[in-house]
Amino acid sequence: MSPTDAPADQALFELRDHPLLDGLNEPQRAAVTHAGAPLLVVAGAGSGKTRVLTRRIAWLINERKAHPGSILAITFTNKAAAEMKERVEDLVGKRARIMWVSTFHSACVRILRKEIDRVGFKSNFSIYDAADSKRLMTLVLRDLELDPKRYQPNAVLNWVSDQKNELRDAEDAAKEARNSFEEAYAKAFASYQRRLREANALDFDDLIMTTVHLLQAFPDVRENYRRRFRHVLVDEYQDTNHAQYSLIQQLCGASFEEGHQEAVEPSELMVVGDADQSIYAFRGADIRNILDFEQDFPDATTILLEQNYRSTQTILSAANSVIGNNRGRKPKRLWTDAGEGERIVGYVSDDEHDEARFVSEEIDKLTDDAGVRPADVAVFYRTNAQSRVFEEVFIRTGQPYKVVGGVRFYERREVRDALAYLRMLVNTADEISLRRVLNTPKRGIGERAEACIAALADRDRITFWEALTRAADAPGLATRSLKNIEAFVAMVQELQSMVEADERPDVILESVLERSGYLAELEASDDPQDGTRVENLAELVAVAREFAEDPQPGPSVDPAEVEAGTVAVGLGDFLERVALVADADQIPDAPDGDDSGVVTLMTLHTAKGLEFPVVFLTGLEDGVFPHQRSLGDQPELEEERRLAYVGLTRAQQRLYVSRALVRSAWGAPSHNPASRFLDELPVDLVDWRRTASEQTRWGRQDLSGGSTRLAIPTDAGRRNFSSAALRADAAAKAKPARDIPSLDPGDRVVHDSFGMGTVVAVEGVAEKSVASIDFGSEGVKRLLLRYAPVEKL
Ligand SMILES: Nc1ncnc2c1ncn2[C@@H]1O[C@H](COP(=O)(O)OP(=O)(O)OP(=O)(O)O)[C@@H](O)[C@H]1O
Ligand SMILES: [Mg+2]
Repeated sequence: MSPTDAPADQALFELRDHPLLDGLNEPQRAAVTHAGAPLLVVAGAGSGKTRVLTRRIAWLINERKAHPGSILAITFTNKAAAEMKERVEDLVGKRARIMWVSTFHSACVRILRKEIDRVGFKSNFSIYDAADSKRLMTLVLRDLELDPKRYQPNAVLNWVSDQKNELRDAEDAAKEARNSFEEAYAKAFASYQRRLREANALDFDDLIMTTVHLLQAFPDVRENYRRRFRHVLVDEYQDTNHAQYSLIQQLCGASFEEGHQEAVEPSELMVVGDADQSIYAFRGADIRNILDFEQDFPDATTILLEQNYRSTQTILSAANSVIGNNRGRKPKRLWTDAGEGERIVGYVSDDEHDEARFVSEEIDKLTDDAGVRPADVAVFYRTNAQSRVFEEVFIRTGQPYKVVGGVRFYERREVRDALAYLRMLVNTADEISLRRVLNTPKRGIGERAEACIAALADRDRITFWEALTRAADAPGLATRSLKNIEAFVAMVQELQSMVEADERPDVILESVLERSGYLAELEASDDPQDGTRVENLAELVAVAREFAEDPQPGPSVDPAEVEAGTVAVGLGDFLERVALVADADQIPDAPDGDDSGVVTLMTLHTAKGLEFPVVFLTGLEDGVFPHQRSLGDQPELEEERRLAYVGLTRAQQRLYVSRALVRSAWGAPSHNPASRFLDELPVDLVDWRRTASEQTRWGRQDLSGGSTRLAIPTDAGRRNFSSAALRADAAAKAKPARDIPSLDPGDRVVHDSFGMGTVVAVEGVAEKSVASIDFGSEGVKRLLLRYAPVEKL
């Protein structure tokens, strides 16, 4: 029992008119004002769980006089965290700024940057994302001489991830291996961990696992955080995995840890969630965490919320009817007084193009006749690849849109290369990053030379970087390679001195791009894709500049220190920010804050927690949604159904469901039957605009008539209308790093490497201006003028 524990009923009675309880129903108020024992709020979608959690934070600060620094709130995405923080600030003012509102990963990074030296890492550790991890695992499997057909890096990594989510290290995994296959996996796991450690790097799962191990192993660290975080609140609790669950236990001092005499009293814990919305089992999320809460915390209080404030009765009934087909769930009585609302609209299309056209036309009608703004509309699909067709139609019709997830900016090759440069500058032990850029662009350090250096590093038990600095000792290294390596080392050291001097991240990045020759190589290329790459790099510079001009410390920096003004914001913070950008965070905001003209496209997974007045749920076909993989597997099918429930319950007023009779996947058309989830919708709630039988009558004609397929590459589309364009816009607004020559067609110029040339064309303005210049025998080059060493004659 906490000393602050007060009789809740009485508090409620006295505070009924409190402004922080405005617009809350009785059980919501009870949750906000609850004090003491662990609190579980379980409730269906749209019942105000997130709202309650946010209000509770404000309540803790204002009424319970909790210090904002003593509050830790966990959300599922960085964006959700930012919104929650903003909301609390609105309610209680600026002092809320020093709270920790973050994702599990960000909170762990913060703790680790302070404490990780205890477990033998340096505090400037790198964070490996999926692609880095895959690269490292590929090296590991090669070293272990495992047959790449039988042991695929991704499969091994998934297995390793499962182990880590269960908090099993390589040793545990080896002990528990049941067959030779798993033994090999465990070996790869051990070797992978060893190499991560050598690189002073952690992968995503390590962030959580290492924090848990650290808190378990060092009582003083644990007590320190427990003393600090007197209140822990977790949103979307149904999607926590075992490791995250243990983290919460460690941080709160869970009451069931019998036999442990802890110096610090347990913190107050509040978790909110909905078992029906658990959609991350494939990442180890465990529904039992929510189902067993009362067993795990015997003195827990549970509050149920039953009124939905988001959707119409029609939408709610549809969602309830679908989820009702899952077995072994606790039935819920979710109701709304929003009225029946519009019927659900169903549409059977000829193919995916026709489906996209239907969606687009319907959006036009809604915006013309029904007072809907494009920003009110979301289009959901099961897999990222499905966005392409919608993008094509939106580009053609000029409907601005944004894609959440998909081919992500930070996953593009050139962006990854640039970031690898930055990362190895900050952490030279980061071998994966270092080797990635060693010969990129080509500078005469080939695979043989790299192998000689690796051998030297092995022999002398030094890092790859140290071996590079001592390349002269490497047996068998050709003189020419040695020279090239020495030049590379000199360049890196020079760039490092900028990092040490706390130069701005954008300035360092620009130097990297120029000094490394990376940009020059792209600019010299005739491949039009390289032109795009140059633009993407310009955008990355713009992102770094924005960061430098509005310095926000990386997640590892305690907001309290920022308030105190004691933190320098540097390259490390920038990299951290970039590393922790998760899929769901790719919701770009318009630069001027006016997003009202933009339709949102996203996968169902990223839609969690959000709401939109109008929702299109597309691709409802067995084999697409539910996903092919789940068709023969009951638990997986139930997870797909929960995903459908998430999708349906995002809609506030209008819901559309659609499917295509023929869909091309990997170029081959497939005829998929209707999704079983469509059959699970109550018949009388759906108004079928077009059915399968009508399609056979009209379909052919439609196909030949209107379905012109566009050859617009997806990338170009994204650049036009989505996040990249917004970033580019920011780039255009930012101050140029140097004077951009103003050129017109016909102007004569001189370029440092290509010599004299004549301008053929100029596109774009300011930072984005690109000139096509004819350099005679060197050919015509497309150059980004901001960078190109061009002078007007
Ligand atoms: N008591 C209330 N009165 C009016 N509106 C409310 C009330 N409670 C919540 N809402 C509104 O209902 C909507 C859904 O609330 P919220 O997003 O908090 O639900 P949730 O339970 O977190 O949903 P999900 O399960 O999808 O995460 C929001 O627009 C919220 O502002
Ligand atoms: Mg919510």
